[in-house]
Amino acid sequence: MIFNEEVFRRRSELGGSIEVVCGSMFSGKTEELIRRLNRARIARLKVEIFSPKADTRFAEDALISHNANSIPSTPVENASSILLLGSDVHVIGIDEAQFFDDELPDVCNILANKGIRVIVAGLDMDFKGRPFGPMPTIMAMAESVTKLHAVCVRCGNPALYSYRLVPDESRVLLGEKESYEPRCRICYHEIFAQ
Ligand SMILES: Nc1ncnc2c1ncn2[C@@H]1O[C@H](COP(=O)(O)OP(=O)(O)O)[C@@H](O)[C@H]1O
Ligand SMILES: Cc1cn([C@H]2C[C@H](O)[C@@H](COP(=O)(O)O)O2)c(=O)[nH]c1=O
Ligand SMILES: [Zn+2]
Repeated sequence: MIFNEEVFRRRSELGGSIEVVCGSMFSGKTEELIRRLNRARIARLKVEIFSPKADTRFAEDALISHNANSIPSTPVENASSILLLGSDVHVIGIDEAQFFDDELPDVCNILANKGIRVIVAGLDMDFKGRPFGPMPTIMAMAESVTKLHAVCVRCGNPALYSYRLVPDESRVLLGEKESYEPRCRICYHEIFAQ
């Protein structure tokens, strides 16, 4: 087969994929997303990064990890905006995906089917341990799912839950260490607590 430009174009059209990076708060999702996107940039690929406008904890125009690593990002109102803004790139990163609407899985699929590598980072579970927003659907559709763990602040074991420290029952409550701590299964359920 002659490996000409047309073949190359068709191969990249068919080469899209969905990767998910999930886990509890402080598990390193944003750092891992930044690492993958930086490598894509080093490979001279065109990269765009999106986050939900609702998440305004840090800067509006950057993803910033708990460890102060950062990368510029575009805040968007809803998932379909990603389709409009991200069609002409090789790699798309999406952070805090749990806050997006139910269109996000379809948006990821459309982009991946166009040949784009889509990397989605987000909380797999809310503070009650329930699957969070569009995350479980995207995980089911993805080529690869990486589940990260924080360190349980109570015992040092791998933590999969984000334990909420404040008495607020609403699902969405932005915050950090003042409001949440990562805990393992035993410490989350306080199984050995008196
Ligand atoms: N209990 C903890 N377990 C693991 N990392 C922690 C913990 N507390 C603070 N950190 C810091 O959080 C960083 C991960 O931050 P980040 O990538 O923003 O996580 P996430 O996006 O999953 O919330 C770690 O590299 C570490 O410096
Ligand atoms: C568990 C849980 C978390 N949140 C919020 C708290 C933070 O603002 C983000 C998660 O950020 P991170 O990058 O993963 O550390 O989500 C929430 O609103 N509801 C929850 O149940
Ligand atoms: Zn523990």
